[in-house]
Amino acid sequence: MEGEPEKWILMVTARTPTNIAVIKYWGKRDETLILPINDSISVTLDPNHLCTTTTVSVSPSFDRDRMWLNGKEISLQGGRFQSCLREIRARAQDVEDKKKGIKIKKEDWQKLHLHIASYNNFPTAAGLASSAAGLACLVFSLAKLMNLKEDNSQLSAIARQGSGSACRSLYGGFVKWIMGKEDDGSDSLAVQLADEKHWDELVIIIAVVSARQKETSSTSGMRDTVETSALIQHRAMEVVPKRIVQMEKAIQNRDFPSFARLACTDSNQFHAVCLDTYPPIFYMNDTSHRIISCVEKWNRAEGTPQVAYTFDAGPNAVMIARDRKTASLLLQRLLYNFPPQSDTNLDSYIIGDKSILEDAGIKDMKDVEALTPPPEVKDTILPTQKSKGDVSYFICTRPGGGPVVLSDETQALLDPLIGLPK
Ligand SMILES: Nc1ncnc2c1ncn2[C@@H]1O[C@H](COP(=O)(O)OP(=O)(O)OP(=O)(O)O)[C@@H](O)[C@H]1O
Ligand SMILES: C[C@@](O)(CCOP(=O)(O)OP(=O)(O)O)CC(=O)O
Repeated sequence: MEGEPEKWILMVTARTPTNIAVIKYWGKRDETLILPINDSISVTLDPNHLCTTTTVSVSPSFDRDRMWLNGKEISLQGGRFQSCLREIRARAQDVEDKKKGIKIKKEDWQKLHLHIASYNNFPTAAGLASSAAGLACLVFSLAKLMNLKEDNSQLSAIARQGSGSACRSLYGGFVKWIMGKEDDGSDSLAVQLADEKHWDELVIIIAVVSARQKETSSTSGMRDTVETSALIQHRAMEVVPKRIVQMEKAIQNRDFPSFARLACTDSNQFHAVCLDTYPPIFYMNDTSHRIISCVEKWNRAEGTPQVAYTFDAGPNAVMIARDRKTASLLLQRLLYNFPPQSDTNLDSYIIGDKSILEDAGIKDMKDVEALTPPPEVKDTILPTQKSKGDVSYFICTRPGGGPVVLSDETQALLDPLIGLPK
């Protein structure tokens, strides 16, 4: 190690997206290495609306590894954080910053300590896959700080050990997590199927459904499913392998009807194996079911799917519309069925890409109140049957790009002089 003794701090800041699976990962064959029982496919969400930003720093003046999440110090002692840190340190390379006069030899990384600060621009642990974006960002930013030679696919195998779904956040666009065969997990990694430009008409609307903190984490839920469900083996061995092939083809051909059909049925089957778990796991609630029925009725009335829906381990709906026009029609339907509570303003009810709201011709609450029932709903829903407040808010977004390093130092979350959160 060279440079002014004890004084220098070197840091890297990166931004990483979250992702939503359209063919779900559910069930592990190895709990420690996080090896799944089937392949999965996801869409990366635009980091402009949902992302994690992480600053990682190293200095000889740090006396232990420390991490702050959304401004609050958290423990790094957990096995998953420790696996990621160990795997990255083992691959660290020599680093030189000529401007600052810093030289770190690869063996020095074993004794140097890290300070890490991370911020999610969306609610943490609310079923919006913060762990996926968070763990992917941790691994990606540390890999840049320690000058790793591995490509994003190899880094995904490290992020996987932090949280399975995190491995798919190392790429933008459409991503496949290959389950792999090896016992050591070396071939269980993510690959990009197509980048975000390949199918850029798609629009994504997320309904954040009001809910208490979820009762069953993905980790324990999938463990119980593997132990008790009779259906999960059939899903993993027979159903998913075929769907993976069909989904890859649908993405390649931008075939929306096939894409939507596969995404919806796979989400439904995932929730069916949750119900088949003993004791049963319920992630969706009444609001989730009503959203499904609203989309299904419309798709049926049009004769071909306009919108796909998918739900992870919680009640939030992720809807994928075939294009902007469809997305604005979807938003009208959603606002008709799930209007905001009287004291909520529209600006905080629809967040993200608000231009979809403009397309839908909705400027204020008066426009929401004036919405008429969509044609596929024969019997007009009485105003009392509309569910004010069942949805907390909607996020409008689209498929987006993968991790990036933020070179603008003003975006760092740690103070460059003392290495503590700004
Ligand atoms: N930015 C981050 N950096 C590092 N770890 C994070 C970050 N954000 C979240 N995590 C980790 O993920 C945990 C939350 O994961 P959890 O699975 O409970 O929620 P979620 O990922 O938001 O929801 P879901 O998995 O249902 O989509 C946090 O307690 C923390 O350990
Ligand atoms: C329903 C899912 O979102 C499950 C995600 O599970 P996690 O990746 O959160 O689980 P661990 O690997 O135990 O951390 C489906 C998916 O993202 O494929």
